[in-house]
Amino acid sequence: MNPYDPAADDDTDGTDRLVGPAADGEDQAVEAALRPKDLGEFVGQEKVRQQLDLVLRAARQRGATADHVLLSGAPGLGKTTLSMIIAAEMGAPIRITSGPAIQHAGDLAAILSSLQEGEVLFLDEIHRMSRPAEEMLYMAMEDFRVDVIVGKGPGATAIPLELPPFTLVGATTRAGLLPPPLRDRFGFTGHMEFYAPAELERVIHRSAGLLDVVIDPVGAAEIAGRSRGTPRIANRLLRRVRDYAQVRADGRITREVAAGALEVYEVDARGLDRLDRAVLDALLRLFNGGPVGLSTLAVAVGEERETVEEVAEPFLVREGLLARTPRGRVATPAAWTHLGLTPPAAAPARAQQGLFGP
Ligand SMILES: Nc1ncnc2c1ncn2[C@@H]1O[C@H](COP(=O)(O)OP(=O)(O)OP(=O)(O)O)[C@@H](O)[C@H]1O
Repeated sequence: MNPYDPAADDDTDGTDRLVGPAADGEDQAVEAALRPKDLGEFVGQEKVRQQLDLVLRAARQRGATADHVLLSGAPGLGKTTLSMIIAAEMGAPIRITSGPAIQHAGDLAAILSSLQEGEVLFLDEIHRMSRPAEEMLYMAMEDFRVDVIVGKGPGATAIPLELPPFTLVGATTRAGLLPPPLRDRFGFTGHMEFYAPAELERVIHRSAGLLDVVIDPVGAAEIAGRSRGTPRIANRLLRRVRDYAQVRADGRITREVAAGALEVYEVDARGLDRLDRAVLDALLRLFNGGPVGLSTLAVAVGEERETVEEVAEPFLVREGLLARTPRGRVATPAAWTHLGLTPPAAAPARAQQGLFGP
């Protein structure tokens, strides 16, 4: 049997992974209940939290609307949660939309013109907004005004429309993709980092309390270590471990229960899943650690090039298990250790340079 046969696992296209960072249907249903409601409850991200606290307190003291806020960072790190906290801390309502939902300037004009004074407008994936909408947003952010174009061609006229002051919270996974004029119009930019294991343990304990699950500190540590620095994944793993604890144990999450559950779900001690390990395994066993081209590696694991590049590789690179080099993908010494394999005999000399290859 081909050990990399994608038919052996429906999840290998990367769209439905237990360790995928994007929200799935179940996440969306449960996340509302698990969201911290104020900055005090929000775990980690010390810098962003402190800076934001100052921005919001100062605005409150002045009785003003808070400055526009840009939050950048990987999916599942808490950008939506923070935007809701901003609204709550300002005692303001929040409107939630996303870049892809705003394809025409008119879509944006309709939203902006219906905002209340002080309202928070959360624009997720702001880098995916259409160009005309983006240009309309510049003026709205700066002057609280938009020009609504009526008619077409030479007879078209721009009717200025005053807007109440509002706070735009933009979220992006790719801050570098934002045009500078848009980036410059945010008064505050917060960069969200991946969470340390100890912070994820706090997230897990908090969520376990809300879900009414009893969990040992070592059980929480076991889940945290496999959560890829991401609270959304930590919460999702917690729910799967809770199922296992209920069906196969006495409901209590201990280290053994957490490890047993995550073995069933094929999430290993470092948070790699089946697809991640298949990529590493092929790189090590079939190509001696590389370098090997992305397309060849993708064929070897029976996946699309994009799936390997966008779904598996970012975490492997972040974990220091795989390197992207001009000559192709290369396994690091840590990759051999992680899969319990011995590097080829010629490898030690190259290991001193930090990489293996032919
Ligand atoms: N700092 C945190 N403390 C506690 N829970 C958190 C924290 N950050 C995120 N979470 C939890 O993780 C889940 C995902 O968070 P959220 O939806 O805010 O992420 P996001 O960055 O907006 O993701 P996306 O970019 O995919 O929209 C939520 O259930 C939230 O409760």
